Amino acid sequence: MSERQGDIVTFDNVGLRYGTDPEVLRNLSFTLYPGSFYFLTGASGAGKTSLLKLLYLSQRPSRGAIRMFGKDIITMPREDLPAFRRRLGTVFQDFRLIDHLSAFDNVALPLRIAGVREDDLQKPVADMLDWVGLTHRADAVPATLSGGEQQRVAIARAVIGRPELLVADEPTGNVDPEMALKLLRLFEALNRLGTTVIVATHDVHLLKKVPNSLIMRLDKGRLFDPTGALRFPPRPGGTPASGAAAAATGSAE
Ligand SMILES: Nc1ncnc2c1ncn2[C@@H]1O[C@H](COP(=O)(O)OP(=O)(O)OP(=O)(O)O)[C@@H](O)[C@H]1O
Repeated sequence: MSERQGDIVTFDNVGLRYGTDPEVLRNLSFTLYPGSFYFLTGASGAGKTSLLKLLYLSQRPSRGAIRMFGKDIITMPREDLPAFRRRLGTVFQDFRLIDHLSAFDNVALPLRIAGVREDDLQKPVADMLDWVGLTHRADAVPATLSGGEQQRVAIARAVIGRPELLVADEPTGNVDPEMALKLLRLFEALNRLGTTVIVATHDVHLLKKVPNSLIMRLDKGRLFDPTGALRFPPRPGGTPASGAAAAATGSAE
């Protein structure tokens, strides 16, 4: 696969198996282009989380090549991984909040790791908690938060550092439709600031809510490209016309 300057991620014939089981991801070749917004869809067990694990570098592929931010991540020394991960924002399906830290401190974590001064992080963290509707829970530790509240803290933590790539696994699975829409708007706002976004979801209704999104559909470990989005770089200021709506209904496949 040829590499274009500035591509966020390229997969070239990637396969993944767990142990000696059959491959759960097969022959994945695609490019994520800077500044685009992707939805990753597919039935339960299709391999969405497995693909995201490859993207947030918690899993190495069994075969094939992956380049991220212009670097081959398969041959990259392990000690380089932490710095690399800081360029990613990740929303895990199981949230992975730090148990003994308050909601505020969980959200502040990426900024503290990045060396932002305490005076400078108070307002952005407070604003982010306000956006996700959790100002009144800022001092609460995760065990005392509902599932939906934990999910919102996890999202706030993932986006606050304005990562280059946001990887979100079912980020609206535990919230009501109104909050789901609000969180999508947050992802869109981040996307407009230049972050490439990939959101895994079962919820086909969500796809229609982001008009310029591109669709990746997994079926039994194989990737389908209903909008042609993965073969061609998106046009500046827009994406292939039929986009989300067609993919949501399967009409373009
Ligand atoms: N750690 C693991 N060890 C062995 N098999 C695994 C592991 N993780 C996932 N699998 C298997 O890989 C396949 C894909 O799972 P994955 O979680 O990636 O799918 P998914 O599309 O994210 O599903 P869901 O929507 O239910 O979260 C499934 O058959 C699953 O049982």
